[in-house]
Amino acid sequence: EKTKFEFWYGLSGDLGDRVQDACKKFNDSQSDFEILCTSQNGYDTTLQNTIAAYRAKKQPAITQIYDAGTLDLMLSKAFIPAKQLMADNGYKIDWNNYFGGIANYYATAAGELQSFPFNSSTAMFYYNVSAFEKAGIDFKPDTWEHVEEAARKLKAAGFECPLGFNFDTWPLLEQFSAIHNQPLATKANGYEGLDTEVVFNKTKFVDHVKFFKKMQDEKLFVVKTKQLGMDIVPAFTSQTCQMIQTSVADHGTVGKTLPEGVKWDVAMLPVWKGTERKNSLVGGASLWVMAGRPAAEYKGAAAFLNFLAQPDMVQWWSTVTGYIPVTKTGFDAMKANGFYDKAPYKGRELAIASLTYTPTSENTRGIRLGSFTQIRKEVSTSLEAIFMQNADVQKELDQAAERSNAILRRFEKTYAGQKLN
Ligand SMILES: O=P(O)(O)OC[C@H](O)CO
Repeated sequence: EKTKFEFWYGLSGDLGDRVQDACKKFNDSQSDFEILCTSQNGYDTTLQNTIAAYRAKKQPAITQIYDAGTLDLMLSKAFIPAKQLMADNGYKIDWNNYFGGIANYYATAAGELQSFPFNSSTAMFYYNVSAFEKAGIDFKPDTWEHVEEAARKLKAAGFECPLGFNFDTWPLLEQFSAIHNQPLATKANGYEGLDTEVVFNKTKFVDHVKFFKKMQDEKLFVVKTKQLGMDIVPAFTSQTCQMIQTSVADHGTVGKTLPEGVKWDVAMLPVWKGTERKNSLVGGASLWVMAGRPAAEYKGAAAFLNFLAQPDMVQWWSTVTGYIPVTKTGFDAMKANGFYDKAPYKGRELAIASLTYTPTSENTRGIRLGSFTQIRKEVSTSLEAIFMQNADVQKELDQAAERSNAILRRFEKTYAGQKLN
């Protein structure tokens, strides 16, 4: 009889289907285990459901937790560290095979990986090259000055939504801050202490939001959200909007969905002219093995995680999604195959170039804030007030910062005395 175990994941839509494919591949590859994979329809609900299930002793063996939930999981102690799981189950893993920048995000200060890197990403700037040509734009959207100029030309050429944006803080606030070398919070974005405070209301981010607001007032940048009927990725693939900032993870979906013959490309996120660009942040999610399951399930979990880390699986997963390969052997295999030489895959190498643009620093290592899901919500609520109700930018961001700091203080209290790493 096969040992069954559960895997909960947050991806949905096309990317969710690809997770199901990965599960099927594993189940077909062996006859000892059966992985049961269930989408929780969103990264934030996966985090919530996992924690609730753990309390009720109904947790899955493996769960997919996004970047923003990393510290919550780390401090919960509700998991089995990656290295321990593999050693306990007889697997020899070359931990150095994971890209350093990615692995560090999920490791303790001593470098011990807590979870398994799986779907790593960064944000990219997508643009419709055919529309650029029609509008007579002969430069790349590499700076925000160029993006503004491109937006004006697109508008003049009759395009209704030169740039579509939503209230996702990940590209707008988090990635923007990193590449512009701005802190999001004190104490190295939380890495150096739970007594961290957000500072996004005092950095270049404030002027950046003001710029977005001005562009929105001139109808050059247009809000596109699910609530309003269409989020930014469908807005781009339906050619409603000609520029968006979103995850490289959407690269596969965009390529499949845009009609044939439409030229498109990606660039690194733009910076303001004169900025010394820094590396962007690792996004996406990692796989955590939850504590408290029967030993037999851990054998299956280890087998599955080992299966995913094989170069051919890394290559397959990266190809069909857009996520960057998380291991050096996976990346080398793709390069050797000439994967990145072909359009539109050429653009995907830019994601790696963006992530490794400079060595990481306090402002670019990552974000290590507790309850970061709620903090993101506070910021998006303030962005919604700014862009939908014309609220004052500085005032809204100040209030969002105040509410975020209250969340951080509660988190600090919950984990008082616990070492961060
Ligand atoms: O869309 P993804 O999977 O690349 O994730 C983006 C962010 O990191 C989510 O927090």
